[in-house]
Amino acid sequence: MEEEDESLEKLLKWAAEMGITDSTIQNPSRSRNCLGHSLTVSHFPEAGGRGLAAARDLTKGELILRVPKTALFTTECLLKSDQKRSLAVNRHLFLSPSQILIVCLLYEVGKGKSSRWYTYLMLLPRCYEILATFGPFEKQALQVDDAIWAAEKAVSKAESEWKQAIKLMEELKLKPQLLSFKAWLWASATVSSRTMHISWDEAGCLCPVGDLFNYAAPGEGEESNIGIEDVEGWMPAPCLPKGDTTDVLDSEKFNGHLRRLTDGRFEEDVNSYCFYARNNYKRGEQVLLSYGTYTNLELLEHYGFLLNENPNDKVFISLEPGMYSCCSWPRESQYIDQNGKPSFALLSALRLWMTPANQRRSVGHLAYSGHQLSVDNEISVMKWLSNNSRVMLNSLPTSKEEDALLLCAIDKIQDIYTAMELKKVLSDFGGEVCTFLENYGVQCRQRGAKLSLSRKTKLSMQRWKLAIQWRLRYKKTLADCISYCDYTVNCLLNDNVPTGRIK
Ligand SMILES: C[S@@+](CC[C@H](N)C(=O)[O-])C[C@H]1O[C@@H](n2cnc3c(N)ncnc32)[C@H](O)[C@@H]1O
Repeated sequence: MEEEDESLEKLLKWAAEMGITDSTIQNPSRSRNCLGHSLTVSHFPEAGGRGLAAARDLTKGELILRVPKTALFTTECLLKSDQKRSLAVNRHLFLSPSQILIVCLLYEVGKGKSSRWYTYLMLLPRCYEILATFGPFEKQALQVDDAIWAAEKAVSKAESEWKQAIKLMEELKLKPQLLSFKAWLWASATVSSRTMHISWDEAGCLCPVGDLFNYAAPGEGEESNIGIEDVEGWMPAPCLPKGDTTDVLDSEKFNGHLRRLTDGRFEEDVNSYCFYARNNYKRGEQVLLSYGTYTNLELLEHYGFLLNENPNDKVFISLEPGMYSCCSWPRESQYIDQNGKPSFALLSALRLWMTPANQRRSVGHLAYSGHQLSVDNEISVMKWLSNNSRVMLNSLPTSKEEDALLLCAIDKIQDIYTAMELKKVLSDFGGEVCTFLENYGVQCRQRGAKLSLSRKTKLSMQRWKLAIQWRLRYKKTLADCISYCDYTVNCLLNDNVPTGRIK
């Protein structure tokens, strides 16, 4: 811990030398530490670990951090500073901007202390939990086919991108350990989870100190919702879903000045990445940013975490092909939201589908504008949704309750010291716990023996836990959908429901 504090102090000193500052003054005299005026580094075990806290009361819209362009880790600046690297990269321009940034990052790591970025690179996380790092056991623990498929795709994409880039890395004479797939995964997870949007490179940039802000979903915990343009300011390398503009405020209602002054973005006029408080914060509170609107699966894929309360989470329910074709809503707009309610598009598609084909044309305008078509139609829709959610839920190998117990068991295992204690957990929970421990060669033969889980096992356990948290959240959404639909059907049958409630 002391070592970490020392490295952090070095980082903040290095950052001050690079011109990074949280001072509100335009040209502050260079201090020894780049933070302290508006922000401090702190730990938030429940929301992202290391992060940034308000060093004083902050007001929404205030400038809180400035990172000059010269301090940004971009492909452009790395190629400019190193002709050998630039010539080699120019022979491999078929690689994507992200692949090139990943290679540049590994190359810079290989320079060790002679890298201008050494102090910054030393403080990057050593390991990540993004989907591409999931092993076969953790992938299967997701249980839901779409999620397993997303994890498999993430792993195979990372692997094929690494293979495509190997020749360039060999030409750059990277050390063998930096040529490995493990090193590639580390660098690509760094790029995926820490880069910010810049207009001149679609790979984005690494932004020292600015990348210490943890995430809050847009809209969550804010005084007012933010618009899509606010979200774009902090765009990580993976594409920001641009379709969701439901939060965009009426521009007349929104103070234009304030709109510009939220979140983070590169500002040409000051040639710096600027971060603004998107909320009022009390001293000591964690200052959070939105990286974009992501479902939990997308958060896992790109950032290696998920939110128990995620207003952007979605559960997709499989519809018959005819259901998709009976309306013009895109598939991605037809989902169950995290509190169990069908999305506007799903509801209107189901209302149309439940209408006899020869009558659909005449009621189309009502369905598309979100109206209930008839009580019978609404009951059929709700029953269909409830039954299908139940079928999906029952097809999964474990229940919500079992998953919740399993999460407790994992917490217990993480605190276990002896093989005896482990035996106790195994006898209580068995099943998946046994399979995990067997997979990682953890044994509990000697009664009093001290149990030592390897670093690799602990990391896998962390990923396994994320997979279970993900599937549990998924099941809760389906269960909430069943309750919502059953409640609505009951109300409709009893004919005492206010119409607003159904919509
Ligand atoms: C841009 S970095 C933020 C700083 C990071 N905590 C650090 O120590 O360097 C993004 C990473 O922080 C973590 N993170 C950010 N927000 C989080 C949240 N709300 N809950 C859990 N982890 C979060 C995730 O590991 C994510 O990949």
